[in-house]
Amino acid sequence: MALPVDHKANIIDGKVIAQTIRSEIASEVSNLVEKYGKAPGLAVVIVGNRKDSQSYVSMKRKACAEVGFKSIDIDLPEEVPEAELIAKVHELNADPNVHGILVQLPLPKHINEENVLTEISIEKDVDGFHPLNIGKLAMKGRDPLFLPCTPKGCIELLKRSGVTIKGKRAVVVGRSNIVGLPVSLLLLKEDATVTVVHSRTADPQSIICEADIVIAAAGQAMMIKGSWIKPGAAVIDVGTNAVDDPSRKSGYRLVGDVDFGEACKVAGWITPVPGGVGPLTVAMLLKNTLDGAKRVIGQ
Ligand SMILES: Nc1nc2c(c(=O)[nH]1)N[C@@H](CN(C=O)c1ccc(C(=O)N[C@@H](CCC(=O)O)C(=O)O)cc1)CN2
Repeated sequence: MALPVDHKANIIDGKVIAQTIRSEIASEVSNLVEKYGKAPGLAVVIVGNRKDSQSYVSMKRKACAEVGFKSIDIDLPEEVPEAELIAKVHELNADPNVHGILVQLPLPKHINEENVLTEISIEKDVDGFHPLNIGKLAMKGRDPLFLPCTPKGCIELLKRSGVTIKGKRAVVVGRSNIVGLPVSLLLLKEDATVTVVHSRTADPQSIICEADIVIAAAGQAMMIKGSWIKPGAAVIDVGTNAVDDPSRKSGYRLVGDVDFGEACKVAGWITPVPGGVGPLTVAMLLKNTLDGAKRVIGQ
């Protein structure tokens, strides 16, 4: 497909889409409260003082307040033993005011993440990381109770931007448990033809350049060049990489896995970083919690 020389991709504004979703959730919450006198409750658990995790957790707690959820804040010290964290998860599993449990990742090195995530009740696994939920995602004809937030956000961005997924060629770059793997399974469920490219793939460019939909989740700043993108493709950039920028007060700025400036001249749709997928991660967490609460409240 030949593009006009002044072609510019449609920028998918994640902030605006997330805000629309948050308003939809807020209005459902106020209906729930009016009808049953009960609001959804989300337990937000953080271990240690990682700056990035603290900032994500504070976004999540603020978002809860904004839509009318009760957030149950659990802050544990870096050195908390794994058994103590698991005991806390069991306590939250048993609490009827808690409809969703989120344990912020990554956890400190001495804690085995899988041991903790497996202990979250699947009915409250609003992050969708429980092996049973992921297993159902991988099975044809089975639906997990919850989908992982970032992958679900990628699909939501495509759908709300009018991008057709069914029958399209999708290439996912990266195979992490949080994004690459689950988003490839979700795209399959949406009837795309899916290829996963990863660090051991020879010549990723030759595969990416055939994609109608690219989901970039490799964690490598600007690795995907404009010349790798098929004209008119939809590009969802999940990368959040800090690069040095002495012109900024912070000394850095965030960039995606895609060279945005170049890709804009070729793609049909593209998400910016920041302001693309990130805000959807939080919006999808709220949506999962609302769905979990609706299964329980009023029954
Ligand atoms: N338990 C979980 N842990 C982690 C998850 C997750 O889904 N569940 N995902 C990531 C981090 N994350 C949420 O936890 C997250 C990442 C980024 C954003 C976001 O809105 N980013 C902004 C930029 C923010 C900035 O300026 O620093 C954007 O892209 O516009 C929200 C949530 C790992 N851990």
